[in-house]
Amino acid sequence: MSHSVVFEHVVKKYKMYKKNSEKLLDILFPDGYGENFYALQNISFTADRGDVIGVIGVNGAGKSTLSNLITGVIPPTSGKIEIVGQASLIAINSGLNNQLTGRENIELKCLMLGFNKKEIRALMPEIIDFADIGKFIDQPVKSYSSGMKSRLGFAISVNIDPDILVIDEALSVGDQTFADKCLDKMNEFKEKGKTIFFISHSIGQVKKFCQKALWLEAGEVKAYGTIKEIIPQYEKFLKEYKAMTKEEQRNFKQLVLEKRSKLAANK
Ligand SMILES: Nc1ncnc2c1ncn2[C@@H]1O[C@H](COP(=O)(O)OP(=O)(O)OP(=O)(O)O)[C@@H](O)[C@H]1O
Repeated sequence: MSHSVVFEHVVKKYKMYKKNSEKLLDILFPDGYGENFYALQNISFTADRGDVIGVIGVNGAGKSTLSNLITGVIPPTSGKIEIVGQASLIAINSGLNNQLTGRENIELKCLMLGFNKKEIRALMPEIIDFADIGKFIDQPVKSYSSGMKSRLGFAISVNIDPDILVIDEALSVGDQTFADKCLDKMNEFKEKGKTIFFISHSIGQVKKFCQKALWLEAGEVKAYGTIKEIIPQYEKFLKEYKAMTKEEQRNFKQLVLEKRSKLAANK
């Protein structure tokens, strides 16, 4: 099986500035300034061609940061990322320019991906048809509902035929008919042996669609394996988490936060 995505000890660190002046001090001081925060810490995993991987984890675990790293939206702070082929991100707010119309966004995204005018003209009807947003295609994206944005993003990303598809919560908005249409398209991708990362809070969708799961917890890989292995462990964790009192949950979050900042302070 050939690799399509390889992460080796990948770290994504953010600086939390309290004031704008701290940004300047961060540049001026040799050791930097401001509080560090690890969105992701020491992430290593390998995805093969044809893998459909559900990325799971509670709010703030680092799922969106991971999807932005896979698709090159943001660079890692350290570590190595190998991507074989082209990766495309579908997220609720991914890469759409709010001031431009839907049609202009299609053109822009395709141009950025290296398509020429002729290729874009050929792709355009298919994308518009898939998005199914009617007259809104010639309206600025800022007038779209979140469902419409997601549909347009989805339509562009799947129709440009990427090798790696990252779907970040995009199916959580919009109606069931569109979700079904997207699932069909994703199955098509699966059959073509492409790699899919499916980020979702819906364990049902992950179970239905994915063979593997990557469980992120507090910016680290908690577990990676088959759905059969990982989902029961994750469900057990969620059950225990939900059973905690509000106070216990707060303490848990505080400990996680401290750990994620302290790790950075030691670097
Ligand atoms: N630009 C940024 N600056 C500072 N912190 C950030 C930035 N982007 C993300 N973070 C922090 O990194 C952590 C991981 O965020 P991320 O959005 O990847 O989590 P997530 O698992 O996708 O969460 P959710 O399920 O709520 O969407 C969060 O604590 C978030 O506050």
